[in-house]
This record gives sequence, structure tokens and C-alpha cells, in this order.
Amino acid sequence: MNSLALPRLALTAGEPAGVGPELLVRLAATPLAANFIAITDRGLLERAAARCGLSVQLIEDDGSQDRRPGELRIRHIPLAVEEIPGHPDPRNARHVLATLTEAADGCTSGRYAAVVTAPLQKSSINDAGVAFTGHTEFFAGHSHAEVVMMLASPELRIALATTHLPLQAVPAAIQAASLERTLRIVHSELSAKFGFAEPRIAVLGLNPHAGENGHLGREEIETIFPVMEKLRREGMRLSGPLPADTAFVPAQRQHYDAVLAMYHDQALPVLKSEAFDRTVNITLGLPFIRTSVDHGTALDLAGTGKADPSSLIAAATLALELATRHAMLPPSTSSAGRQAPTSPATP
Ligand SMILES: NC(=O)c1ccc[n+]([C@@H]2O[C@H](COP(=O)([O-])OP(=O)(O)OC[C@H]3O[C@@H](n4cnc5c(N)ncnc54)[C@H](O)[C@@H]3O)[C@@H](O)[C@H]2O)c1
Ligand SMILES: N[C@H](C(=O)O)[C@H](O)COP(=O)(O)O
Repeated sequence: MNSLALPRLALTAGEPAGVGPELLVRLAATPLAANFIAITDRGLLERAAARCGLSVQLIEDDGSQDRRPGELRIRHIPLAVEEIPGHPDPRNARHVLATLTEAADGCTSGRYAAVVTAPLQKSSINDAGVAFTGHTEFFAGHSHAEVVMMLASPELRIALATTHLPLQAVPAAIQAASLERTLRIVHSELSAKFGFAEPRIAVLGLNPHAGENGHLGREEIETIFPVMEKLRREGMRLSGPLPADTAFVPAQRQHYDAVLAMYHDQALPVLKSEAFDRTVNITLGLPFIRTSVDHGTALDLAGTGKADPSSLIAAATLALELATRHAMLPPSTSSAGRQAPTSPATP
């Protein structure tokens, strides 16, 4: 049987009782030219494969780059208790966190070329007594990096100025210094990862109708606009602050390459309603490549084998593209500004 030297992509299964394990097995069955290393519990994957009616040969990862057809490498991290699909058990929270730590450390040390994460149940980790808001914040903290969450379909890229916050905490979190850093990260990563030589970024307002000249809120005038003006003077191509309700109409879309939204639910529903199966979550600003699905644990589908793997396949495809391009760069060369595909790949 032939073996191939391929980029080593770490896969985390996320919430054991969610659809993640089943999606990992389905991803491993695709012909994507990557060497997948599933960081999870061996028995969990075997049971997920059985539920999907798939057979997969799990072999302990030995660090090599070879992949033989039908094989899936595994870095076994044991569950605390066997999963019951649809019913997260906080006793498995430490297992989930251990898989993320192994993935992050492995990417940093070069054991993995990238990590692709399946969805986890944030509430279950909190129920275990660990304050946790998401992968994005976990990897940022673990890497001591300032990051930005972006969700991207082939047609639309949306970055977020704030991530997993209660809505009432959002206005106070929109600060000039952090907004400026966020825009700089988005700008540089649109060049480095998406190939835009001079990215055009539309910035949304926070308030209805972008504050209506200060009559419906003053964050646009006092915080958002001054930051944009500063960065415009440096040459950044920024439009806005735009009213969020009309920023996504076709006439507007042709004027930008990405949108910076002020908070999670301001813009993600647009992407998730029009491209749920094609959208990828990517963490900008990390010292390694991390992509993910655009959906959650789908507890209502867990155990049925019916969950759609499209978003995970898109996430792995993008991670593979970015890892392959990164591997082709000379060690001292930054990837910023190099030409790359103008949109995330789709399976
Ligand atoms: N990357 C991640 O780790 C991630 C992303 C989003 C949400 N979450 C978490 O997931 C949990 C559940 O979130 P939720 O219920 O709001 O959203 P969800 O995405 O899990 O489910 C919303 C709806 O979409 C459907 N759905 C989701 N994924 C699907 C798939 N692959 N195929 C077919 N249908 C699918 C579900 O069945 C459900 O009807 C929460 O704890 C949330 O924080 C995690
Ligand atoms: N905000 C993401 C979404 O709505 O799809 C999701 O909650 C996952 O975030 P992390 O990648 O930070 O876990």
C-alpha cells in the first residue's frame, strides 16, 4: 500500500456527547490530502464510527507524516466517563480542555501543522467549575496572543470586535485601543491568509442606524470613527461606521472584502443563515493556524450519524491550504502580503 507525506493536521473532537466525534470520522473518510491526527479518546471515535456506519482503522500517532488509505492517527486522551450522545457530562470537561492543550502545544512545537476544532459545549466546561467562553479565548490565553474571531464563507468574511460577552457588557468593551488593535490584526491577516494586497474593511456601527448622528448613541462618534480616521491616515481602506441592518445588501457587499462587526449576534446570523454548510471559523492573530466549524454541538442530532460534516470539511480544507502555503515559505519570511486564494476553500 502506498503512503504519502502530508501536512499533519490535529483534529479535536470537542464535546464528546455532541456531533464532533461523528464529524471527525466523516472528515477522515474524505480524500483530503492531509495526515489527520485525532486528539481524543479512542473508544469515543470507534463508537462514533459505528453510529455513522463507517469503519476506520485507528493507529497510535508516531509523529510520522505518512498516511495510508483508511487510516486515522490518534493521540489518545481518555474520557473521564463514557459519553451519552446528546447529554454532555461536565466530568468530561477536563478531557476536552486536555485535547485543546495538546493541540495548541503540538502546533507551537511543530508536531502539527494546524489544528481544526470540532464544536464543544461551553456550558458543560463552566458547569465543571472552569471559567470558559470559547476556543478562541482559550487559544489566545494559552498562546499569550491578541486574536480576532473571523467567520468566513466563500462570499463573506466577518470579524468580530467582541466575542463571547453578555450583550450588556458590549458597549464598555468597545474601546479605542482594542478596536485599533483588532483592525490592525484583521487588516494584516486579510493580506497574509486571504491574499488581499490592500484589504477593504467595512466597519459596522454599534447602534441602530450607526447612531443616527449621535441621536441613537454616541459610540460611533466618540470611539469608532476616530479610530477609523487614524488608520485611514495610515492608508487603511476602511468604510463606515455602517448601519448593520443594511451593510449586507448586495450593493454594499461589492465595496468591501471583510466586515468588522461590533458583537457576535450583530452579523453572524447573516453568515449562518446564508452559508451554514460553507462557513469556517478562523482565529486571526494566533502563532499557529486554527480553523473550526461554524456550528455548535447539535445535541439534538448527536448519536444519529446525520450531522452534516460540510463545515468541518471546509475548515480542514482551509487549514490544509494555509499550512501548505506556510510550509512553502522560507523560515524567515512573513506570510503577510503574499498572494493567496481570495476566499476560504470549499470541499
Ligand atoms: N466551534 C464551537 O465550539 C461552537 C460553535 C458554535 C456553538 N458552539 C456551542 O454549541 C452549543 C450548542 O449551540 P447551539 O444550539 O446554539 O447551536 P448548534 O449549531 O449546535 O445548533 C443549532 C441548530 O443547527 C443544527 N445543526 C448544527 N450543526 C449541524 C450540522 N453539522 N448538521 C446539521 N445540523 C446542524 C442543530 O441540529 C440545531 O438545530 C453551545 O454550547 C454553543 O456555545 C460551539
Ligand atoms: N462564536 C462561534 C460561533 O458562533 O460559531 C462559536 O461560539 C465558537 O467559538 P470558538 O471557536 O471560540 O469556540
